Amino acid sequence: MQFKFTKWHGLGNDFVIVNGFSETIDDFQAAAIEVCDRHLGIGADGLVLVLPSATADFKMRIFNSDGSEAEMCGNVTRCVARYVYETGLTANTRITIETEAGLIIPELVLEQGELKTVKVDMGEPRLQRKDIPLLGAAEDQAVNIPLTVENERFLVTCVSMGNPHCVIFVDDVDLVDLAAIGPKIETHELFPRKTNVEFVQIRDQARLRMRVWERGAGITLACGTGACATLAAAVLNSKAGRQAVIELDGGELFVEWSSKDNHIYMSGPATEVFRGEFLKKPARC
Ligand SMILES: N[C@@H](CCC[C@H](N)C(=O)O)C(=O)O
Repeated sequence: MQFKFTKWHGLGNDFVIVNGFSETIDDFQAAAIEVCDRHLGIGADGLVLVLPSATADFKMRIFNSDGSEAEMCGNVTRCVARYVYETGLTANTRITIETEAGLIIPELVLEQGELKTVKVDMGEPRLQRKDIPLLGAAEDQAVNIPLTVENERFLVTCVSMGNPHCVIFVDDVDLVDLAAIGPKIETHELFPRKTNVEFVQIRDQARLRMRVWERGAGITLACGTGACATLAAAVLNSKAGRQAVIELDGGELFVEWSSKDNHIYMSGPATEVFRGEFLKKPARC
């Protein structure tokens, strides 16, 4: 396995991006596990392939560090938008990207030629159990419902941003043992495709602090879809207005749930770290 790559991050949520127009990878899942290994590989939360699309400017496939494929990723979307623009794959600043979760539209916001932020139209949050997915009555929402994990009872709100999220409001996120409780909720029987898990503290109506346990990746420094799901959950629980800054371990995202088109918009940075070539020799060489 040998391919050129670029390493990017969105608020410390890091990814290896591979240009699928010029590079070939036979087994994406196996490659994700090897590439993301922080000792034996490049080290990342995920592997991303940028590919041609029949319906959009580009298609992107996202693999978590455990090799599982994710339908969507907010931080990757910002990074891929900047990547395709800066590598000359497109001259457009508004880019359409096909994902497993549907069409996502990032826009590079430039001021006098300089990138200020990347704003992404993340589409509508999906709230019905069948779309998250979550066991139970298919059409029902899951807002502030009880979830029991080994005798511990949580009140959770579940939202899909193309991928599943379980949001839990707490008084102090720093007191949560995320490494212990995260994997138990991720794999709870209520979630047939597992779930990402966000613990959220309300600072005020327009500022929320969030920590995340990601499905297939564990604790990460930031999660864009998680930040969007957090705002949706906070609005559904009357804990926030429709615009808020989401404070993550890696920095801040600005998220807005538009009442005009019901879409969620997320703005934040995208940072290139380095470029290289991944060389993987057979185990015994
Ligand atoms: N960090 C991402 C989400 C990546 C995928 C997630 N782990 C899943 O399996 O759904 C983001 O910024 O949204």
